[in-house]
Amino acid sequence: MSSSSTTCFRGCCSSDRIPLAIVPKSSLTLLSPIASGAESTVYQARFHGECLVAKKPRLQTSDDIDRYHTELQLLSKIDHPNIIKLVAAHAQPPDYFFLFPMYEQGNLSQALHIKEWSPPWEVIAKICLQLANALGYLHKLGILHRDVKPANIFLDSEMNAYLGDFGLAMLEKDLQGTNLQSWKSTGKPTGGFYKKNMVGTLLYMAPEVLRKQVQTEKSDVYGFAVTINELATGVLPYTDRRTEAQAHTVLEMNYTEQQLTVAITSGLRPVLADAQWGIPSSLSSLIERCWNDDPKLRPSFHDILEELHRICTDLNMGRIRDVKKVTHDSNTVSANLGVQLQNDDSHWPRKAGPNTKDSVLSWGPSWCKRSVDKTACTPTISSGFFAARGGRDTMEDSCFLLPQVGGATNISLFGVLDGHRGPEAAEYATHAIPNHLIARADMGCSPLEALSAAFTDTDSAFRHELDLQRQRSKGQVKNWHPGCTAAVVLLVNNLLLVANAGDCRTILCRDGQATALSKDHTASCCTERDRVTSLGGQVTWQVDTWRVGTAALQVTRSIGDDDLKPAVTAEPEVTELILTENDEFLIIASDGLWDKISNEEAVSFVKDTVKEPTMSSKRLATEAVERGSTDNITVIIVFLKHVSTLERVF
Ligand SMILES: Nc1ncnc2c1ncn2[C@@H]1O[C@H](COP(=O)(O)OP(=O)(O)OP(=O)(O)O)[C@@H](O)[C@H]1O
Ligand SMILES: [Mn+2]
Ligand SMILES: [Mn+2]
Repeated sequence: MSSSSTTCFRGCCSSDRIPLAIVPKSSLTLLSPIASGAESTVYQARFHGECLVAKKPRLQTSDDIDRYHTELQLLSKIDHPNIIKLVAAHAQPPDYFFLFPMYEQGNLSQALHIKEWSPPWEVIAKICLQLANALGYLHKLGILHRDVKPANIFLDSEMNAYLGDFGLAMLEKDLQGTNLQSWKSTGKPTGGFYKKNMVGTLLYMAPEVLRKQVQTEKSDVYGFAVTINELATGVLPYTDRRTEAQAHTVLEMNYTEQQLTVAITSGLRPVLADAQWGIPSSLSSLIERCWNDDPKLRPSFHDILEELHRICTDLNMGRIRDVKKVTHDSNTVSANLGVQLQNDDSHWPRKAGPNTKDSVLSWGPSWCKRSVDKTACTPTISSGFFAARGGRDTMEDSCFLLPQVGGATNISLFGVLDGHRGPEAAEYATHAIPNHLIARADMGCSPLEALSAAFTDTDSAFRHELDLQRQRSKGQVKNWHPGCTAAVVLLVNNLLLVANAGDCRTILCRDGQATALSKDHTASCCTERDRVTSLGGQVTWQVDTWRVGTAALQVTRSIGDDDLKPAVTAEPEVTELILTENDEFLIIASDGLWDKISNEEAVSFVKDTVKEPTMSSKRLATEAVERGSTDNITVIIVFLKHVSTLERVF
């Protein structure tokens, strides 16, 4: 290093390790910004040829400059393997910087919610230990971090954790000296909460902080608990809760701070990471103790570390079984709204359609080649669903989500099936449609041909299966003609195909607007009515609407319904389009949703909700239930671009 000073410009910060002024200034080059928030802009930077990160705080008042110097004093004192390392600083008006190493994997929040990183239990345990070590070290120095949250934890290429952002950190003794009354009125030092849109910090703030009582090291323990719980579940705090009215407003994100504050101070906590997420009960109980409402009852980091070591030893000795991580389901949280998740005890054979086991790897590449257009934008897909039994006694909807069909990364297939006269056709088609599609692709069909044929193949195979079952029952089963409607989306690179038979519906959010990609096939549609009658079907006005045959079916296309063939055809209508940059997400849903929510409303609900496909799906389904939908409801949402669950929350 060419030149360095060990004291800052004012003389209040000093270090024998770290240069506190950058001389000459030309040794530092700021490159592109990587983050910009209320408090600072963070740049990629070059310093003496090294790739670093420069944090340039926004300093507007002399208080801000004092804060910068406090942060610098603390950072130059800290030296710990799991705390962000200050490489150099510059504190001479008008330029104030911190220089840090670049942590390649960014922050933990991005890793969890943007990259959807789902670490195995050993990695979770490692990060817990690293953070507990870092915080234990700070507390020994008498430093409170006061902003422990995933966005302030940085990850290197090996997913080691580093605690960063000392923007709110203080010596505990200085904090105690603060006149309580003065910071009650100015809102400081609770920091972010009082700034606009700083809900993010609120989620990790201890109840005593929200009550504006004095903060202790136990407030960091609380933030640590919420953070590692989020790490273990992958779920952003409170967004998954639907039973609490407060959580509901989190999703709407309009006036949440006040209500969430009240809820947290009255005991609301995020959904605990437990066995369902593969977390040993000893760790779950540690998290619970760490977010106890009473700071005195929370363990110190000394105790936390002991406990974590015990848990890790138990794990290594095989005393805790490494439970397989399961994706979280929403059964428990939906119960109070009368929403029931679709259960999986199917009455119909799981294995349906041709055996495609050996063929999946051969077919993908040929399609990919066919429809790749190098200039076009390829979607980045994230998908989720929510299924609700609604007011019905049985669940006859079914769905499938195959973001990478048979391991082909550029091919995705999603389908919603709405059964009638029994769940059998929908259950059968869930497996049969993908299998027939793959089989057709293997035969050399184009995506469009294969998709369309998947419907008709499934229909013939299902009706054949029905015949066999009827024969086996030796005439005991009569009048058994189950059927289902189906909406299926196939994505091959940037080619989007939507096949529909019946009254499920698929819409696309393009340029921010709802665009219908399918037409409802019901007897109220006169072209459909004409088609049915021309094929010998009977359409009559019954009770309140047009219906087909003695079965009084409202839909005019379906899989199954063998008593109504060929008039009620399984042949889908297929919409084909090339995705553009302006395409944001798809909604595929059964009519239980569309009976209560218009296409435009659905799009705007998704826009206003946390951008997480399962959450967004739940939001829509729950809204339909609240509006009195009595039908089964299934919603699949497919985001076509990189989304962050954070973008609406923070
Ligand atoms: N050393 C680093 N390596 C990689 N990314 C970094 C580094 N420092 C900061 N970042 C990125 O910049 C973001 C903001 O940094 P930091 O939290 O220090 O700033 P801040 O303005 O105080 O943020 P906040 O709004 O959370 O208070 C981080 O969340 C991280 O994504
Ligand atoms: Mn930060
Ligand atoms: Mn900060």
